[in-house]
Amino acid sequence: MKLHTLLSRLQPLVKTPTENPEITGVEMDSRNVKPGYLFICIDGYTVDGHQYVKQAVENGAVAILAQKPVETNVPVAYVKDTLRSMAVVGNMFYHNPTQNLNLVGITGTNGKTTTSYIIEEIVKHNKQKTGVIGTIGMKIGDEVFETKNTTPDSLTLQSMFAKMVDAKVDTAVMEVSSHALHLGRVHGCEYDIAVFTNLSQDHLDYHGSMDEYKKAKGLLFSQLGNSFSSEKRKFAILNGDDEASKEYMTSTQANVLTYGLNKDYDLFADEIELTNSGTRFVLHFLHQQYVVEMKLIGTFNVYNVLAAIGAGIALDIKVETILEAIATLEGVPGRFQSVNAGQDFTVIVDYAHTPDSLENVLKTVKQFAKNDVYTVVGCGGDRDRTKRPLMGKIAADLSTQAIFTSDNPRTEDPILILEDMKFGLEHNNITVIEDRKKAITFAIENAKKHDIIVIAGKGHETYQIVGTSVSHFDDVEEAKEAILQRRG
Ligand SMILES: CC(=O)N[C@H]1[C@@H](OP(=O)(O)OP(=O)(O)OC[C@H]2O[C@@H](n3ccc(=O)[nH]c3=O)[C@H](O)[C@@H]2O)O[C@H](CO)[C@@H](O)[C@@H]1O[C@H](C)C(=O)N[C@@H](C)C(=O)N[C@H](CCC(=O)O)C(=O)O
Ligand SMILES: Nc1ncnc2c1ncn2[C@@H]1O[C@H](COP(=O)(O)OP(=O)(O)OP(=O)(O)O)[C@@H](O)[C@H]1O
Ligand SMILES: N[C@H](CCC[C@H](N)C(=O)O)C(=O)O
Ligand SMILES: [Mg+2]
Repeated sequence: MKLHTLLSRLQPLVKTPTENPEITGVEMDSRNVKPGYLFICIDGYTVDGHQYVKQAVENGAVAILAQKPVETNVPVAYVKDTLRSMAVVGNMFYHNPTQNLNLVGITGTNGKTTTSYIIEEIVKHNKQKTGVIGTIGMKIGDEVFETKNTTPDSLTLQSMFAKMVDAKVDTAVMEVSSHALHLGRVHGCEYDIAVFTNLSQDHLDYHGSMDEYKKAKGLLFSQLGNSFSSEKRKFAILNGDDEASKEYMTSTQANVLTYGLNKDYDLFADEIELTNSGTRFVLHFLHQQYVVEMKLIGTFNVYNVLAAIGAGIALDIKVETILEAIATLEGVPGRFQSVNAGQDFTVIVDYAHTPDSLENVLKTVKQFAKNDVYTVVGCGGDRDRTKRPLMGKIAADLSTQAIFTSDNPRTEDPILILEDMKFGLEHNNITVIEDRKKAITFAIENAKKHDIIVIAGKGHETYQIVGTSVSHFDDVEEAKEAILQRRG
């Protein structure tokens, strides 16, 4: 694509250069630039991409997009905001791929990954090809791609959607984080269905207040249906039991389907029963009743399933097919995942890293606990500090024994994070073991028959970030190893 075409939807600050080279790729990272590329300079949180123009040109960049003066002999186009312009350029370069996909976006504090996996299963069961983008990674059919963020930057996103179109994907399901909405990573994504799971405290380090956090998530709904290039009907699937839905409902132009545990909603669940092997409930939709059986555990998962059923219905999939898919789904990696190595107690690895999710998981565990509950939990560094004492209190209140340990301390002092978790607590059932491996081993060595150990916060993660170094760490592996060691 020619440079002028690529930049044609931007508002240039100064006259666009007269040179019009052929552009063979677009990159925001100088290290990945190849001959013929446009390099976009992003002034980031840690470094300023404008410093890397020389390296980009050495690697073959034939044009630069910048928001600050740069010295180079290749043509430079200047815009006010390169981060937001990058989404427009990416969308142009990859030919607006999402207009050729059914696109489902899921936002909310907890339950996005889980809901995306349920929707994926529903679409697959309907014999259609899926693409998934989220915390655990990106997938096209069964092919897996790694990702650093829950919602990647706009270039990665658009290139991924282009791959999905090439691979003849029918429906793409993606998690849309509040950071992504606020930073414009999803600008240019034409959603057909937007799902809201819930809003509770997280990410106040980034958004500053719950109100700003709520507003950021709301962008998914206010922007839904703004596109003129699609004739398709748009749907917002909203959790009626969450206050924030009222606001999102009034801000969207799309059709709204509400779900929850109240009979006033379009989709509602009652007669919820926790069974040994999962959960069963009665779904009410359009005056019909359906018995839903699933292997997922807990009332919070009933909400996730209701949201996914709403998305399935909006995708025109028959309720019977949707329910078959839900019954089939084995579980989501690192979410309420049982670890079995022949022991006579239960070990559950779960990704709860917010106060609300921890409370939900521990309350669910208490419903079927016959004996003591041990909770091994930590809080991430360089993240919302105010959630730490809340999570500490929830763990101590809802467990026989709480073991506070490190999550990903990142660049913070792990001891200070643990101090934050203990702040204001007078419980005498807290043990602090900074080393996560030792903390898991401690819980497993002390467990008695029928006890339950919950290892919270890192779920599917296979790494631990201490300082800036990343090393292999996997809660499931650690738990298995400790169980085998205990046996001798
Ligand atoms: C605060 C934030 O969102 N930061 C994101 C941002 O990084 P940054 O601004 O620090 O980038 P930077 O390292 O300063 O680099 C600036 C520019 O210089 C370029 N560069 C850099 C080095 C070099 O040699 N050459 C070069 O060109 C970089 O490619 C980049 O374009 O842009 C990066 C690329 O897109 C993101 O990976 C990174 O996410 C970091 C890892 C992060 O932790 N983000 C979290 C807060 C986040 O976004 N989380 C949400 C929500 C999670 C959830 O609850 O679900 C998510 O969607 O993941
Ligand atoms: N609907 C829900 N309400 C409250 N808690 C939930 C819900 N669904 C899942 N959880 C809890 O939250 C944890 C994270 O779930 P999940 O990974 O699906 O959320 P997420 O929104 O994708 O999180 P992230 O923001 O990290 O991407 C689960 O391990 C579980 O403890
Ligand atoms: N998407 C969340 C994941 C947190 C997971 C937890 N293990 C941590 O590292 O804090 C975040 O980036 O805030
Ligand atoms: Mg997620």
